[in-house]
Amino acid sequence: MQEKGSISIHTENIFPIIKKFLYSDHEIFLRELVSNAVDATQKLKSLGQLGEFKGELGELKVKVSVDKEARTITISDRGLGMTAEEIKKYINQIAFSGATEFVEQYKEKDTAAKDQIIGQFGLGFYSAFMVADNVEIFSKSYKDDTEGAHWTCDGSTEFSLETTDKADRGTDVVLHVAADSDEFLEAARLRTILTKYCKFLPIEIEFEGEVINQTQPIWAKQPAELTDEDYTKFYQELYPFSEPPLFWIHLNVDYPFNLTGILYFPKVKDELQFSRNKIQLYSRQVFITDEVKDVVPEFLMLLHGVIDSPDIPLNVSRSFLQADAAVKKINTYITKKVADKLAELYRKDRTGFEEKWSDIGLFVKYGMLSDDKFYDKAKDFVLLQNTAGKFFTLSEYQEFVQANQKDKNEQTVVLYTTDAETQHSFVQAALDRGYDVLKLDAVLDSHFIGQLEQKLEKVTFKRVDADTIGKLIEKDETIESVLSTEDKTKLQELFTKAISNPSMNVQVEALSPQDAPVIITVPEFMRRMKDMQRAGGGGGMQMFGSLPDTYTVSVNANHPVAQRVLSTDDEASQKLARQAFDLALLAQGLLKGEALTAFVKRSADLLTA
Ligand SMILES: Nc1ncnc2c1ncn2[C@@H]1O[C@H](COP(=O)(O)OP(=O)(O)OP(=O)(O)O)[C@@H](O)[C@H]1O
Repeated sequence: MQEKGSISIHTENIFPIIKKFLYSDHEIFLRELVSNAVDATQKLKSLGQLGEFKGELGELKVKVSVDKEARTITISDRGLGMTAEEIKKYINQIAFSGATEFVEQYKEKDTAAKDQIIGQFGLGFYSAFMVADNVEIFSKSYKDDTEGAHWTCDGSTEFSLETTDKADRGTDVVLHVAADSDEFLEAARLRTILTKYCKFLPIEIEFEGEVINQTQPIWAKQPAELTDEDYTKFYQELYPFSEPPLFWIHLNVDYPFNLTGILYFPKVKDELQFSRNKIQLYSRQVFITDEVKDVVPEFLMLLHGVIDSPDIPLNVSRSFLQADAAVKKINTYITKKVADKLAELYRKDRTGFEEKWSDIGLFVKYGMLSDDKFYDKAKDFVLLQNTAGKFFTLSEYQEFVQANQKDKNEQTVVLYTTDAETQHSFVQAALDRGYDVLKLDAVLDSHFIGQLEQKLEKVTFKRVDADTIGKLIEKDETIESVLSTEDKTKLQELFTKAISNPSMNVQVEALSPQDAPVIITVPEFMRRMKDMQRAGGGGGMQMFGSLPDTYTVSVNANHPVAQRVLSTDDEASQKLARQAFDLALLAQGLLKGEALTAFVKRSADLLTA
């Protein structure tokens, strides 16, 4: 039998379009053809199990080979094969109708919409024409008494189909590599492609005499069958030379969508690791991409591992993916799973959880900030750490400080430091008062504070250096000033003159004589504004223009230094005021350059005076 025919489509130029636009990555042809071979093999295995195929299955490897001289790549399987009729049906009609539909839609749309369509069609088999100018199929069906079939197509709409005396069951697809695709005749290149896409395919793939895949990756197994070593070993396979992960979640769901996978919490060393070790997306063990942006909630991109789902529409463009209902459900599911896992770790092993906190804290906070549902779960296990190193949950902490740190308006004022070293004198002052101070020095903490203030009732956060200790948490008590109003005004003038800097706002305050003579603070509100501005300040931040650094200089009216400044003559009092001010700058780590040199010199003078 020999048949020539024309593939029934209404356009002549389908291949140039496929070739140019179907996939930006031409290497994907190999993934498509090898998966077809694997599918055909698995179908035969199923038929065997169902008793519909009674013959010997024999060896079922899929073999990939390249012949550089003959310029061919061959993909052979011993799957169910196709009769001539089936080739006509599956290759000429079904596979082609996908291609036709693609071109039809493609022609009608404007350029922007074209990008949306490209890749919506799994053109599978026809992707071969991205790299080949002629494709042959030699196939023999598993069914008894069928003849082998030989199909050839040169990339036009013409094909030929004839009988062949193929002895063995299965299909050989032979690609005659086009002149512009020489790269695919290199064995090393093919090996790289196979390892990238086919590493976990469920049927053995042989290339140059070697099996290149693991047919049973651990995510496809039941968690009960696996040990911790299995999980860490697999992590090493995915990301060689990485630190062992902290812990992992085995995902396994059948309904309402199908998804398996393992997500690892990495021990994060540096940012590089985030960009390098990405989550890999598979569809029935075929690698698809590591661009999982819209499939995985953004904050979970910090995780590593594998997600495998046949329900994710893989060849679809980004914007389509975002709107896809299955993807949304998957997103929600993964978020929930991750939150549940963290809650479980917290519940079962609080100490272990605290030990890991420095690694997972960022992730948890990021999650809380970006996802309300995650916030609702994580609010029970997110941890705060105080300067003494003790950990608290949100409710534990509120409970812990509420007796001491309520202001006169019944607001609980949570004190924190972003740098316990440079803010040391303020931290110490707060601790001396019997207040507690949290360490909130991580990247996201300023945003996290904002969120907690919104979510928690009657709680405000203040950095320890936002005000003098007496005003940090405003109580009803007032300390009497030993100075008269007149003296206070004079003191303010003297200090203003000595400091002579318009961004230093001098005020005289009645503090405790034990407090420092001068204290420099940055009002919480102003500091936050500035922080936001520095961070690129979204929202209406720009309307503040470039905010100057403003400091409040509180001169302690009740400190003996105040008396001395007031009682001595002009030059000496100026020196003293300046010295007291410099000490305050020093305590804040703000004394630098010329001012520091002058301070050192003045101190030496004062020592010898
Ligand atoms: N190696 C093969 N053995 C047996 N049948 C095959 C083989 N390759 C392709 N076919 C048949 O040709 C059909 C079309 O293949 P094609 O790759 O174009 O699409 P698909 O595999 O059905 O879907 P997609 O690749 O888009 O997921 C297949 O469904 C299958 O019936």
